[in-house]
Amino acid sequence: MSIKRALVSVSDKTGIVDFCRELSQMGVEIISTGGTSSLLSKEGVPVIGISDVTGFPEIMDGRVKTLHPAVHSGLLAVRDNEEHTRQMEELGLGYIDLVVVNLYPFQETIAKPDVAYEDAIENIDIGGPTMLRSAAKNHAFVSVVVDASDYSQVLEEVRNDGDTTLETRKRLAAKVFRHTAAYDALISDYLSNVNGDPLPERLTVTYEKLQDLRYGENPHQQAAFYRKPLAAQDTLTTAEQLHGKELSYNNINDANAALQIVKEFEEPAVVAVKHMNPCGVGIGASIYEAYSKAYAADPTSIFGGIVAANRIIDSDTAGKLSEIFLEIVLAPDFTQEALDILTKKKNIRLLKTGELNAARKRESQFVVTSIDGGMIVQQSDVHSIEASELNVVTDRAPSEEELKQLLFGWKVVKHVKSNAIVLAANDMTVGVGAGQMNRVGAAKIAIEQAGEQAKGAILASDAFFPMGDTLELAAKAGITAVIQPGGSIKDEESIKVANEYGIAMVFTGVRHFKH
Ligand SMILES: NC(=O)c1ncn([C@@H]2O[C@H](COP(=O)(O)O)[C@@H](O)[C@H]2O)c1NC=O
Repeated sequence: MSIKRALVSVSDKTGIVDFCRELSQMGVEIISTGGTSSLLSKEGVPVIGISDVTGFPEIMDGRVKTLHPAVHSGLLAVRDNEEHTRQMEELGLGYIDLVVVNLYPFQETIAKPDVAYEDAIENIDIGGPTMLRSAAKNHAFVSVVVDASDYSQVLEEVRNDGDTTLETRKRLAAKVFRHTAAYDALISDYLSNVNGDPLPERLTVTYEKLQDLRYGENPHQQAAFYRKPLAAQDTLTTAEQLHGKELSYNNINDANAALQIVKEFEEPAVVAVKHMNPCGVGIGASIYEAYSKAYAADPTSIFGGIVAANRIIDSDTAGKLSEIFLEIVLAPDFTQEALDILTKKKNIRLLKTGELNAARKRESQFVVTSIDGGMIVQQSDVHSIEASELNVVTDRAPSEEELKQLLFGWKVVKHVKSNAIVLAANDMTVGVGAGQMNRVGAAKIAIEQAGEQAKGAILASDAFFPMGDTLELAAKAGITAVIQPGGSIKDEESIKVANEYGIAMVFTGVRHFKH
């Protein structure tokens, strides 16, 4: 077989003129629709209008142009089926051997901040996917191209053999069904959200591959990195790597965790993460001060860690960052001097996120956790609390300084694996107890890590105290103020201990479990 007739109808016209010109020079007849056909004619590529094939005008603003038996029989006819060929002849229909179609830009349309519903609907392509599907189904005979990056391979094969190979057609067909499935997933997601039904009876999600990863959490696990089609601009999926080796699976997980925490803060803040938990968080008047605190919080654990900052890294901060081994530094940007300092280190990875939007933290999105045989979906935990929403439950109310530290600790503990306890003082964490099976165990770890710094520190707990023992331990370590959700049947036990020791305790009424 050889390709004799092609149908070309593309919204994204990148590369289409050169592709069609070469096909035409090889003797392929080009049929095309409105805008595509105008462009090809203008560029001097011989083209037959679709209406000449269908005998029907393009109508309804292009809603109906290729949706015609003359097109679909030409695409779907099984070439070695006598009945099909007889019908083609009887009805005077012609075969179409190659389809080149890319669809109305639905994704680009709904990505616009104030997209009108009507505009979104108008950008749902109907004729395009229909041709793609017909051609892809009949890949035994028909070639189908949905992606401009495949033009060169198709040209090469046609140049060599007059047709693509079956292997290529199979690959192109599979790509088409992935493409149309993703296209429809995006439409259904958009409409479900517009209808206020973000968790419908059938969830169709689509992701595009950013890169293959060398391996997963461990070297024997295969892995890849995917992005949502409409990912926000200040996420790891949109960050630009300025220096260093390729990111690993664990790097991506940790860097994502660091980014989520640092986005909690409006003021200059730095977060150091190890194995998904913050080991040091600091805020300050400058990013240098914030990093100095995040470092001092736990100089042992930060080694080999992931550091995220919410301000541009300057040369002073870069100098201090370069004193130890760090896997990754993420920041909105780096000054040239900072880059000169940090890029001297071969093993550090530098990621530029662009401006971090602290306000975005309030926009909840759905997050997915895989379980064996399925997945669970929930809104992301974007809750944040104001001082006025806190309920003072002890005789003593927190001082202004304690209140500041309590709110700081609460922002951090939200991101620590449960059971989580965070101790904070002077705008930095001084102890983090993460992922323990009992709350008092988490408190013990945090207090032990803080050492002398526990005296005068505040304590934040991601969930209520089931009994008074944690408060007892905190009081003995010199903690002066506590923030926790409240709601235990034994709250009174904790309040009593707090009052005995003059501790100020506030309830948030909100829990921040994280698993
Ligand atoms: N309705 C139809 O019959 C139809 N046939 C092709 N299209 C789309 O029209 C676009 C190309 O249009 P033009 O060649 O006029 O620029 C392509 O994205 C193609 O997928 C159609 N439009 C949408 O449904």
